[in-house]
Amino acid sequence: MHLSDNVSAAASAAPAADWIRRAPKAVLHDHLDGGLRPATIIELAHECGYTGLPTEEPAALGAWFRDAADSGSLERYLETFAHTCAVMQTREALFRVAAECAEDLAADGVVYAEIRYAPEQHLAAGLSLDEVVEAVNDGFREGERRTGGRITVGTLLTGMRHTDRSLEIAELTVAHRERGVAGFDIAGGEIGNPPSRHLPAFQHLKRHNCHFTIHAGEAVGAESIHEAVQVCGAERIGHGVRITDDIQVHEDGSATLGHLAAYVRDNRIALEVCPTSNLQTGAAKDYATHPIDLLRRLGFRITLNTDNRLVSGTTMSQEFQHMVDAFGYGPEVFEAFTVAAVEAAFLPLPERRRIIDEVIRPGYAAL
Ligand SMILES: O=c1[nH]cnc2c1ncn2[C@@H]1O[C@H](CO)[C@@H](O)[C@H]1O
Ligand SMILES: [Zn+2]
Repeated sequence: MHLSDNVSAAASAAPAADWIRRAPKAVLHDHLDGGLRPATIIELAHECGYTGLPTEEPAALGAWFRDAADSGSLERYLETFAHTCAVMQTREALFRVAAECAEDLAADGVVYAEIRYAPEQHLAAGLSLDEVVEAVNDGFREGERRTGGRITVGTLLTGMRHTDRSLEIAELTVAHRERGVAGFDIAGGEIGNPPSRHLPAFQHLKRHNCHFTIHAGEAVGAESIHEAVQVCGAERIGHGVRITDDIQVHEDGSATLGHLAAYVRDNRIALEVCPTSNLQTGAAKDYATHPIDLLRRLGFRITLNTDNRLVSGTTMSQEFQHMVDAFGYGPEVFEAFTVAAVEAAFLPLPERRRIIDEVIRPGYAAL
Protein backbone atom coordinates (compact mmCIF):
# COMPACT_ATOMS: atom_id res chain seq x y z
CA MET A 1 0.00 0.00 0.00
CA HIS A 2 1.01 3.61 -0.41
CA LEU A 3 1.55 5.92 2.50
CA SER A 4 -1.53 8.07 2.23
CA ASP A 5 -1.84 11.34 4.06
CA ASN A 6 -5.38 11.22 5.41
CA VAL A 7 -4.61 14.03 7.75
CA SER A 8 -2.34 16.43 5.95
CA ALA A 9 0.82 17.03 7.93
CA ALA A 10 1.55 20.58 6.93
CA ALA A 11 -1.72 22.00 5.72
CA SER A 12 -1.32 25.21 7.66
CA ALA A 13 1.36 27.38 9.19
CA ALA A 14 3.49 25.89 11.96
CA PRO A 15 1.75 26.40 15.31
CA ALA A 16 3.41 28.94 17.60
CA ALA A 17 4.64 27.98 21.07
CA ASP A 18 1.74 29.78 22.72
CA TRP A 19 -0.76 27.96 20.50
CA ILE A 20 0.82 24.64 21.45
CA ARG A 21 0.62 25.38 25.17
CA ARG A 22 -3.03 26.44 24.98
CA ALA A 23 -4.13 23.55 22.75
CA PRO A 24 -6.12 20.92 24.69
CA LYS A 25 -3.99 17.82 25.18
CA ALA A 26 -4.47 14.30 26.51
CA VAL A 27 -1.69 12.09 27.87
CA LEU A 28 -2.09 8.35 28.37
CA HIS A 29 1.51 7.45 29.20
CA ASP A 30 3.13 9.48 31.98
CA HIS A 31 4.79 7.97 35.08
CA LEU A 32 4.08 9.65 38.41
CA ASP A 33 7.56 8.79 39.71
CA GLY A 34 9.18 10.11 36.51
CA GLY A 35 7.61 13.56 36.63
CA LEU A 36 8.34 15.23 39.99
CA ARG A 37 9.37 18.88 40.28
CA PRO A 38 13.10 18.97 41.12
CA ALA A 39 12.49 21.42 43.99
CA THR A 40 9.92 19.04 45.46
CA ILE A 41 12.36 16.12 45.36
CA ILE A 42 14.88 18.19 47.31
CA GLU A 43 12.33 19.26 49.94
CA LEU A 44 10.97 15.73 50.33
CA ALA A 45 14.53 14.36 50.63
CA HIS A 46 15.14 16.74 53.55
CA GLU A 47 11.87 15.76 55.20
CA CYS A 48 12.51 12.01 54.99
CA GLY A 49 16.28 12.10 55.52
CA TYR A 50 17.24 10.78 52.08
CA THR A 51 20.85 11.77 51.42
CA GLY A 52 21.46 10.09 48.07
CA LEU A 53 20.59 12.97 45.70
CA PRO A 54 23.37 13.85 43.24
CA THR A 55 22.83 17.62 43.83
CA GLU A 56 20.56 19.85 45.90
CA GLU A 57 20.16 22.65 43.38
CA PRO A 58 16.81 22.31 41.53
CA ALA A 59 17.93 23.25 38.00
CA ALA A 60 21.06 21.10 38.28
CA LEU A 61 18.99 18.20 39.60
CA GLY A 62 16.60 18.45 36.65
CA ALA A 63 19.55 18.46 34.24
CA TRP A 64 21.14 15.54 36.09
CA PHE A 65 18.06 13.33 35.53
CA ARG A 66 17.87 14.17 31.84
CA ASP A 67 21.59 13.54 31.28
CA ALA A 68 21.79 10.39 33.40
CA ALA A 69 18.81 8.98 31.50
CA ASP A 70 20.29 9.88 28.13
CA SER A 71 22.44 6.77 27.84
CA GLY A 72 20.92 4.78 25.00
CA SER A 73 19.95 2.04 27.45
CA LEU A 74 16.55 1.44 29.07
CA GLU A 75 18.18 -0.19 32.10
CA ARG A 76 20.33 2.91 32.77
CA TYR A 77 17.30 5.16 32.19
CA LEU A 78 15.40 3.24 34.86
CA GLU A 79 18.22 3.53 37.44
CA THR A 80 17.39 7.21 37.92
CA PHE A 81 14.00 6.30 39.44
CA ALA A 82 15.72 5.15 42.63
CA HIS A 83 15.97 8.82 43.65
CA THR A 84 12.35 9.72 43.02
CA CYS A 85 10.95 6.56 44.59
CA ALA A 86 13.17 7.14 47.65
CA VAL A 87 11.28 10.34 48.49
CA MET A 88 7.78 8.99 47.67
CA GLN A 89 7.25 6.76 50.70
CA THR A 90 4.73 8.55 52.87
CA ARG A 91 1.10 9.51 52.42
CA GLU A 92 2.03 13.20 52.51
CA ALA A 93 4.75 12.85 49.87
CA LEU A 94 2.54 10.82 47.51
CA PHE A 95 -0.34 13.25 47.99
CA ARG A 96 1.90 16.24 47.23
CA VAL A 97 3.54 14.68 44.17
CA ALA A 98 0.15 13.70 42.70
CA ALA A 99 -1.42 17.12 43.36
CA GLU A 100 1.57 18.89 41.75
CA CYS A 101 1.48 16.50 38.81
CA ALA A 102 -2.13 17.49 38.08
CA GLU A 103 -1.25 21.18 38.42
CA ASP A 104 1.77 20.93 36.11
CA LEU A 105 -0.13 19.02 33.45
CA ALA A 106 -3.08 21.44 33.57
CA ALA A 107 -0.70 24.41 33.24
CA ASP A 108 0.61 22.74 30.08
CA GLY A 109 -2.88 22.48 28.59
CA VAL A 110 -3.52 18.83 29.43
CA VAL A 111 -7.24 18.22 29.96
CA TYR A 112 -7.18 14.44 30.42
CA ALA A 113 -4.37 12.32 31.89
CA GLU A 114 -3.81 8.71 32.86
CA ILE A 115 -0.88 8.66 35.26
CA ARG A 116 0.85 5.41 36.14
CA TYR A 117 3.07 4.26 38.98
CA ALA A 118 4.04 1.02 40.70
CA PRO A 119 2.44 0.83 44.18
CA GLU A 120 4.95 -1.85 45.24
CA GLN A 121 7.73 0.75 45.01
CA HIS A 122 6.18 2.93 47.73
CA LEU A 123 6.01 0.54 50.68
CA ALA A 124 9.45 1.13 52.25
CA ALA A 125 8.17 3.32 55.11
CA GLY A 126 5.34 1.00 56.04
CA LEU A 127 2.38 2.07 53.86
CA SER A 128 0.11 -0.70 52.62
CA LEU A 129 -0.69 -1.06 48.91
CA ASP A 130 -4.21 0.29 49.58
CA GLU A 131 -2.82 3.28 51.46
CA VAL A 132 -0.49 4.10 48.58
CA VAL A 133 -3.37 4.05 46.09
CA GLU A 134 -5.56 6.16 48.36
CA ALA A 135 -2.82 8.76 48.94
CA VAL A 136 -2.19 9.15 45.21
CA ASN A 137 -5.89 9.32 44.38
CA ASP A 138 -6.52 11.91 47.09
CA GLY A 139 -3.59 13.95 45.74
CA PHE A 140 -5.05 13.90 42.25
CA ARG A 141 -8.48 14.98 43.52
CA GLU A 142 -6.74 17.87 45.30
CA GLY A 143 -4.80 18.77 42.13
CA GLU A 144 -7.98 18.71 40.03
CA ARG A 145 -9.63 20.98 42.58
CA ARG A 146 -6.70 23.43 42.57
CA THR A 147 -6.94 23.74 38.78
CA GLY A 148 -10.66 24.48 38.95
CA GLY A 149 -11.50 21.21 37.24
CA ARG A 150 -9.56 22.04 34.07
CA ILE A 151 -8.03 18.55 34.14
CA THR A 152 -9.37 15.04 34.81
CA VAL A 153 -6.83 12.50 36.04
CA GLY A 154 -7.14 8.72 36.25
CA THR A 155 -4.42 6.34 37.39
CA LEU A 156 -2.95 3.11 36.06
CA LEU A 157 -1.38 0.73 38.56
CA THR A 158 1.87 -0.69 37.25
CA GLY A 159 3.29 -4.12 38.02
CA MET A 160 7.08 -4.29 37.69
CA ARG A 161 8.12 -6.91 35.18
CA HIS A 162 11.20 -8.09 37.11
CA THR A 163 9.32 -8.74 40.39
CA ASP A 164 6.56 -11.20 41.17
CA ARG A 165 3.79 -9.00 42.54
CA SER A 166 1.86 -8.40 39.33
CA LEU A 167 -1.13 -10.56 40.31
CA GLU A 168 -1.40 -8.66 43.60
CA ILE A 169 -1.27 -5.34 41.72
CA ALA A 170 -3.89 -6.60 39.26
CA GLU A 171 -6.11 -7.46 42.24
CA LEU A 172 -5.47 -4.00 43.67
CA THR A 173 -6.50 -2.48 40.32
CA VAL A 174 -9.79 -4.37 40.33
CA ALA A 175 -10.44 -3.44 43.97
CA HIS A 176 -9.96 0.29 43.30
CA ARG A 177 -11.47 0.50 39.83
CA GLU A 178 -14.49 2.57 40.86
CA ARG A 179 -12.30 4.93 42.87
CA GLY A 180 -9.82 6.66 40.60
CA VAL A 181 -8.00 3.67 39.10
CA ALA A 182 -8.61 3.30 35.36
CA GLY A 183 -6.43 0.30 34.59
CA PHE A 184 -3.21 -1.66 34.86
CA ASP A 185 0.22 -1.65 33.20
CA ILE A 186 3.47 -3.61 33.22
CA ALA A 187 6.77 -1.67 33.16
CA GLY A 188 10.46 -2.01 33.95
CA GLY A 189 13.39 -3.59 32.10
CA GLU A 190 12.08 -5.50 29.09
CA ILE A 191 15.03 -7.75 28.34
CA GLY A 192 14.59 -11.13 30.02
CA ASN A 193 11.16 -10.23 31.41
CA PRO A 194 8.55 -10.92 28.74
CA PRO A 195 4.97 -9.94 29.56
CA SER A 196 3.88 -13.60 29.41
CA ARG A 197 5.65 -14.02 32.80
CA HIS A 198 2.68 -12.11 34.20
CA LEU A 199 -0.15 -14.07 32.61
CA PRO A 200 -1.98 -14.69 35.91
CA ALA A 201 -2.26 -10.92 36.37
CA PHE A 202 -3.71 -10.41 32.90
CA GLN A 203 -6.09 -13.34 33.35
CA HIS A 204 -7.35 -11.82 36.59
CA LEU A 205 -7.94 -8.48 34.85
CA LYS A 206 -9.75 -10.19 31.96
CA ARG A 207 -11.94 -12.14 34.37
CA HIS A 208 -12.98 -8.81 35.83
CA ASN A 209 -13.29 -6.98 32.49
CA CYS A 210 -10.60 -4.53 33.55
CA HIS A 211 -8.49 -2.38 31.22
CA PHE A 212 -4.74 -2.80 30.79
CA THR A 213 -1.82 -1.65 28.68
CA ILE A 214 1.67 -3.15 28.48
CA HIS A 215 5.07 -1.57 27.84
CA ALA A 216 6.35 -3.46 24.77
CA GLY A 217 8.38 -2.93 21.64
CA GLU A 218 10.69 -0.45 23.36
CA ALA A 219 13.92 -2.32 24.18
CA VAL A 220 12.77 -5.60 22.62
CA GLY A 221 11.49 -6.08 19.06
CA ALA A 222 8.11 -6.81 17.53
CA GLU A 223 7.90 -10.23 19.20
CA SER A 224 7.27 -8.47 22.52
CA ILE A 225 4.34 -6.63 20.94
CA HIS A 226 3.01 -9.93 19.64
CA GLU A 227 3.13 -11.37 23.17
CA ALA A 228 1.56 -8.29 24.70
CA VAL A 229 -1.34 -8.23 22.23
CA GLN A 230 -1.93 -11.88 21.35
CA VAL A 231 -0.78 -13.80 24.44
CA CYS A 232 -1.61 -11.27 27.16
CA GLY A 233 -4.48 -9.34 25.53
CA ALA A 234 -3.27 -5.74 25.93
CA GLU A 235 -5.72 -3.09 24.71
CA ARG A 236 -2.96 -0.52 24.17
CA ILE A 237 0.81 -0.72 23.84
CA GLY A 238 3.25 1.46 25.77
CA HIS A 239 5.73 2.70 23.15
CA GLY A 240 5.24 -0.07 20.57
CA VAL A 241 7.56 1.69 18.13
CA ARG A 242 9.41 -1.53 17.31
CA ILE A 243 6.28 -2.59 15.38
CA THR A 244 8.35 -1.21 12.48
CA ASP A 245 10.27 -4.53 12.61
CA ASP A 246 7.16 -5.96 10.96
CA ILE A 247 6.83 -3.24 8.30
CA GLN A 248 8.81 -3.11 5.10
CA VAL A 249 9.17 0.31 3.50
CA HIS A 250 10.08 0.16 -0.18
CA GLU A 251 12.15 2.60 -2.18
CA ASP A 252 9.12 3.97 -4.01
CA GLY A 253 7.54 4.95 -0.71
CA SER A 254 5.07 2.10 -0.53
CA ALA A 255 5.00 -0.15 2.51
CA THR A 256 4.14 -3.76 3.24
CA LEU A 257 2.77 -4.68 6.65
CA GLY A 258 3.39 -8.09 8.20
CA HIS A 259 0.48 -9.85 9.89
CA LEU A 260 1.26 -8.45 13.35
CA ALA A 261 1.57 -4.84 12.17
CA ALA A 262 -1.64 -5.23 10.17
CA TYR A 263 -3.42 -6.69 13.21
CA VAL A 264 -2.35 -3.82 15.47
CA ARG A 265 -3.32 -1.19 12.93
CA ASP A 266 -6.55 -2.80 11.77
CA ASN A 267 -7.77 -3.38 15.33
CA ARG A 268 -7.03 0.25 16.19
CA ILE A 269 -4.76 -0.78 19.08
CA ALA A 270 -3.39 2.52 20.33
CA LEU A 271 0.35 3.04 20.50
CA GLU A 272 1.43 5.28 23.38
CA VAL A 273 4.35 6.91 21.59
CA CYS A 274 6.95 8.83 23.64
CA PRO A 275 9.54 10.27 21.22
CA THR A 276 11.98 11.95 23.62
CA SER A 277 12.11 8.93 25.93
CA ASN A 278 12.78 6.72 22.88
CA LEU A 279 15.78 8.84 21.94
CA GLN A 280 17.19 8.52 25.46
CA THR A 281 16.77 4.74 25.72
CA GLY A 282 17.98 4.07 22.19
CA ALA A 283 14.58 2.92 20.87
CA ALA A 284 14.88 5.62 18.16
CA LYS A 285 17.83 7.51 16.69
CA ASP A 286 16.52 11.05 16.34
CA TYR A 287 13.25 12.96 15.98
CA ALA A 288 13.50 13.26 12.19
CA THR A 289 13.63 9.48 11.69
CA HIS A 290 11.34 8.56 14.59
CA PRO A 291 8.78 5.99 13.35
CA ILE A 292 5.82 8.01 14.66
CA ASP A 293 5.35 9.70 11.30
CA LEU A 294 5.52 6.49 9.27
CA LEU A 295 3.04 4.83 11.64
CA ARG A 296 0.70 7.81 11.52
CA ARG A 297 0.69 7.85 7.74
CA LEU A 298 0.01 4.11 7.66
CA GLY A 299 -3.12 4.68 9.73
CA PHE A 300 -2.05 3.37 13.15
CA ARG A 301 -3.88 4.83 16.14
CA ILE A 302 -1.12 7.09 17.43
CA THR A 303 -1.09 8.97 20.71
CA LEU A 304 1.70 11.34 21.71
CA ASN A 305 3.04 11.14 25.27
CA THR A 306 5.75 12.29 27.67
CA ASP A 307 6.64 9.01 29.45
CA ASN A 308 8.58 10.83 32.18
CA ARG A 309 8.51 14.63 32.30
CA LEU A 310 11.41 14.95 34.73
CA VAL A 311 13.57 12.04 33.58
CA SER A 312 13.11 12.87 29.91
CA GLY A 313 13.18 16.62 30.53
CA THR A 314 9.97 17.14 28.59
CA THR A 315 6.35 18.27 28.61
CA MET A 316 3.43 17.58 26.30
CA SER A 317 4.02 20.97 24.70
CA GLN A 318 7.66 20.12 24.05
CA GLU A 319 6.71 16.79 22.48
CA PHE A 320 4.27 18.71 20.21
CA GLN A 321 7.05 21.16 19.36
CA HIS A 322 9.50 18.38 18.45
CA MET A 323 6.88 16.98 16.07
CA VAL A 324 6.37 20.41 14.47
CA ASP A 325 10.13 20.74 13.97
CA ALA A 326 10.64 17.19 12.67
CA PHE A 327 7.55 16.70 10.51
CA GLY A 328 5.90 20.08 10.04
CA TYR A 329 2.73 18.96 11.81
CA GLY A 330 -0.06 21.50 11.86
CA PRO A 331 -3.06 21.87 14.20
CA GLU A 332 -5.04 19.08 12.49
CA VAL A 333 -2.45 16.47 13.44
CA PHE A 334 -2.40 17.53 17.07
CA GLU A 335 -6.17 17.52 17.24
CA ALA A 336 -6.10 14.02 15.70
CA PHE A 337 -3.52 12.76 18.24
CA THR A 338 -5.57 14.24 21.08
CA VAL A 339 -8.85 12.74 19.89
CA ALA A 340 -7.08 9.39 19.38
CA ALA A 341 -5.82 9.50 22.97
CA VAL A 342 -9.26 10.18 24.40
CA GLU A 343 -10.79 7.48 22.18
CA ALA A 344 -8.23 5.02 23.59
CA ALA A 345 -8.66 6.22 27.18
CA PHE A 346 -9.71 3.72 29.82
CA LEU A 347 -12.95 5.62 30.38
CA PRO A 348 -16.62 4.79 29.76
CA LEU A 349 -17.62 5.62 26.17
CA PRO A 350 -20.05 8.43 27.08
CA GLU A 351 -17.30 10.11 29.10
CA ARG A 352 -14.83 9.84 26.20
CA ARG A 353 -17.43 11.32 23.87
CA ARG A 354 -18.14 14.13 26.30
CA ILE A 355 -14.45 15.08 26.55
CA ILE A 356 -14.05 14.99 22.76
CA ASP A 357 -17.28 16.87 21.94
CA GLU A 358 -17.31 19.36 24.80
CA VAL A 359 -13.61 19.96 25.50
CA ILE A 360 -11.28 18.88 22.67
CA ARG A 361 -13.26 19.85 19.54
CA PRO A 362 -14.43 23.25 20.84
CA GLY A 363 -10.98 23.88 22.35
CA TYR A 364 -9.25 23.46 18.99
CA ALA A 365 -11.98 25.40 17.17
CA ALA A 366 -11.46 28.34 19.54
CA LEU A 367 -7.67 28.51 19.18
O1 LIG B 1 9.77 3.82 29.36
C1 LIG B 1 9.75 3.01 30.30
N1 LIG B 1 9.88 1.69 30.05
C2 LIG B 1 9.81 0.75 31.04
N2 LIG B 1 9.63 1.08 32.33
C3 LIG B 1 9.53 2.39 32.63
C4 LIG B 1 9.59 3.40 31.66
N3 LIG B 1 9.47 4.58 32.29
C5 LIG B 1 9.34 4.33 33.59
N4 LIG B 1 9.38 3.01 33.81
C6 LIG B 1 9.31 2.29 35.10
O2 LIG B 1 7.99 2.33 35.59
C7 LIG B 1 8.03 2.44 36.99
C8 LIG B 1 6.70 2.84 37.54
O3 LIG B 1 6.29 4.11 37.13
C9 LIG B 1 9.19 3.40 37.20
O4 LIG B 1 9.68 3.34 38.53
C10 LIG B 1 10.20 2.91 36.18
O5 LIG B 1 10.99 1.89 36.75
ZN1 LIG C 1 6.76 4.28 30.29
